[in-house]
Amino acid sequence: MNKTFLDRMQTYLGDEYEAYIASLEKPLYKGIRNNTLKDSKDLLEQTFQLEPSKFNEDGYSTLEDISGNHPLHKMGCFYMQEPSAMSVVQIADIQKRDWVLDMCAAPGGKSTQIASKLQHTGCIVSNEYVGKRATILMSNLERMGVGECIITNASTKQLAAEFMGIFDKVIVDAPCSGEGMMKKHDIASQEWSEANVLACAKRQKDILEDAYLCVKEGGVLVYSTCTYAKEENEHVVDAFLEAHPDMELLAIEESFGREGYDTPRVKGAYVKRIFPMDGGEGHFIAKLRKKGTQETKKLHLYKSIPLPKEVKAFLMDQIGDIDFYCYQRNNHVYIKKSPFIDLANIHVLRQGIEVGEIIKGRLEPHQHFFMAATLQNKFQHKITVTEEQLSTFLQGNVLSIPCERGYVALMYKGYAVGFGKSDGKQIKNKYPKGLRIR
Ligand SMILES: C[S@@+](CC[C@H](N)C(=O)[O-])C[C@H]1O[C@@H](n2cnc3c(N)ncnc32)[C@H](O)[C@@H]1O
Repeated sequence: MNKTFLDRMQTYLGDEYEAYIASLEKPLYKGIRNNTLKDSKDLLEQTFQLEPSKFNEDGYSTLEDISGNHPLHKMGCFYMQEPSAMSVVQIADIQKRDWVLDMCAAPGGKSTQIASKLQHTGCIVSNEYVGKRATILMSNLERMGVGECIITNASTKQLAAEFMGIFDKVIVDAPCSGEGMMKKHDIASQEWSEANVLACAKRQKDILEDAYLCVKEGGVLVYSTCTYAKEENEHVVDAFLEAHPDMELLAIEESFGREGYDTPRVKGAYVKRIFPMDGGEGHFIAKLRKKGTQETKKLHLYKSIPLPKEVKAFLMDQIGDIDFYCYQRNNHVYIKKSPFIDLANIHVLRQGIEVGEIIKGRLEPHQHFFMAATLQNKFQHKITVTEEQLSTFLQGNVLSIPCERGYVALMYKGYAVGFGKSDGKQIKNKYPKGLRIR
């Protein structure tokens, strides 16, 4: 195993070093988090062997190998998340109506958790810098039924220019050297290097500079990593506090985990560290508040367009509700209960619920519409399938079920999993190809 890495861990952990080494032989801690937007707590507890998580009130630890192909996962009833990773949003203490920026968001663990807390109020901007990962982020937010969300694929510099002084809460779950996620094999195979730790620390400091600008006066910045290196944790926060005396380090009032290490500007007792001996793979979290003033950029709203006639007819037929703000980009139509924000200068992947695409005067509905948590109780054309029919559907096959003609939501145990188009005798499968079980 990498000797330098292990020597550093020994210095950090002292008497507990042997316990850490023993943890490297054990499998990763596993957890799931209930999606409160879909209210599936009881169903999850009946279905899986779960222990309530100490890191988050909606989370559970489990020893089960739960598959991403499990129907409840496909329906967005839960998110699979390493237990200590659930602590970050818990510490951020998201309140309804908060405006929240999740700066480094893919694959979406924190964003879906933030959305769970906001309950369709306030605003969440969920950003991922790496394009391919941003697509995964969008897919996870869609599966979890999040609609009142802006998903961007931008650099942190672009975000700072667009959203100066806007947010109540900014979460920086920073790209890091990932020591908390390394098992014996990774440490042995030299994936770790001091040079990488320092390169990560430099990038983290740069990201925090941009994050700082996005926090409004009195707003909160939460910085987290899944690594143990002090250079990426306390030292990054120390340098940030030195550069920004108007930021105050807040004590974290949670009983899980343990305190961090003292530096000239960081009180170790104020930040949180989680080691495997504390029941999670490894996390560092610091919470800071902006005491000083902050210039605020004025956001402009899009003037809502009238619903295109195809969309209006579709919404009336499917949910009996046309009271939405509407936005159209190319032929794709999006709806929202709050106004759309004009973000012309950054790459927005999605804002609001994607209803579908208008093709030759017809609306081709989108999976997002049928997954959106706010619409689940409104579907007027739905069919409840058996476990066997669900399996057939998830594999992309036609369902031989007679029902009324037209688009129909496919429901299982009360939750939509997707949709199909019925000709009266059978339902043509509209489950997206990329999600199908092969
Ligand atoms: C620790 S992961 C985020 C995990 C996520 N918050 C979650 O809970 O699912 C860090 C993310 O930062 C992204 N990233 C990489 N380089 C970046 C940069 N220069 N600026 C911002 N984000 C970056 C990575 O692609 C990665 O998705």
